[in-house]
Amino acid sequence: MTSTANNHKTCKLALVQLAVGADKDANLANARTHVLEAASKGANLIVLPECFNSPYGTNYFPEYAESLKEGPSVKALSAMAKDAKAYLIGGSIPERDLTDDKVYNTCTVYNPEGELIATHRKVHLFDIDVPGKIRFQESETLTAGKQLTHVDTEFGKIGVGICYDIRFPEPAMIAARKGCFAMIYPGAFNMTTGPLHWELLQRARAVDNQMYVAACSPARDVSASYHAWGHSTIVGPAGDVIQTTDEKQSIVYADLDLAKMNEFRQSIPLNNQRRFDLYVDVSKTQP
Ligand SMILES: O=C(O)CCC(=O)C(=O)O
Repeated sequence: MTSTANNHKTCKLALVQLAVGADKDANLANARTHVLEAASKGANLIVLPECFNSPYGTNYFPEYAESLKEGPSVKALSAMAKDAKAYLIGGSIPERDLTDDKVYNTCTVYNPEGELIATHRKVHLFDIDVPGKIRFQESETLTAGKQLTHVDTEFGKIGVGICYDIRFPEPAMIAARKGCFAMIYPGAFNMTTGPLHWELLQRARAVDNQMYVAACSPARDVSASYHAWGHSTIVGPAGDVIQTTDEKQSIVYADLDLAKMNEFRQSIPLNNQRRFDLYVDVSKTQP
């Protein structure tokens, strides 16, 4: 972590584009190796992909689902964050809530002491049907979360969404208005919508809100039933792609500089130019 002249901290973000298989313990061990590798390169905000401990598919979610209180993944993630001495946005895992027995697609977030500081349950379920290309109905086995998530860190506030959540501009807009400097999305787009929309949506959320946006995918496994697009990407507040990758297992790094973000916001001062006399400020309509 470094401090700039006007006292903004710069954080080094790492997106771990993990190879994910059917063995949960092996997925957790692989995540740990890569989280520690990212930390050894100076990353202090590390992100894992959507569904990093299980194959991605509606049939797998109930099978792999675990309680956040009793399951092995939260324990493993907490230890990773602590040993890495970094904030960890722990991708997502199929979560079984023991109180209602429902299954959620859940991201857990840890501080560098390994404490669980936030939980985001995917609020927009991925239910699409593109004839001849892809049909996916998360709602067959998952339940949607009921709240948006903003996490306080020593670098500033960060908004968290999961994959399909990125298609909806409002959560990013609300996060920006509530002072978040970044939206982070663990995600797993596919071979149809990946090339079409993965980068476009990140750039759209970034340019509209003049904030950092990053999305972290699993690596592509052509032997799996779901072929992830990969291409984990970090976009700057001007809507520029700062760093990206291909479909293979890798780690994508970038420095997120709040001073630069604020400079950019001053040069194109959208925040002072909004016409809330003509349209609603959605951040004021949040329950
Ligand atoms: O929005 C898309 O095209 C893909 C979304 C997705 O894969 C997901 O929500 O897991």
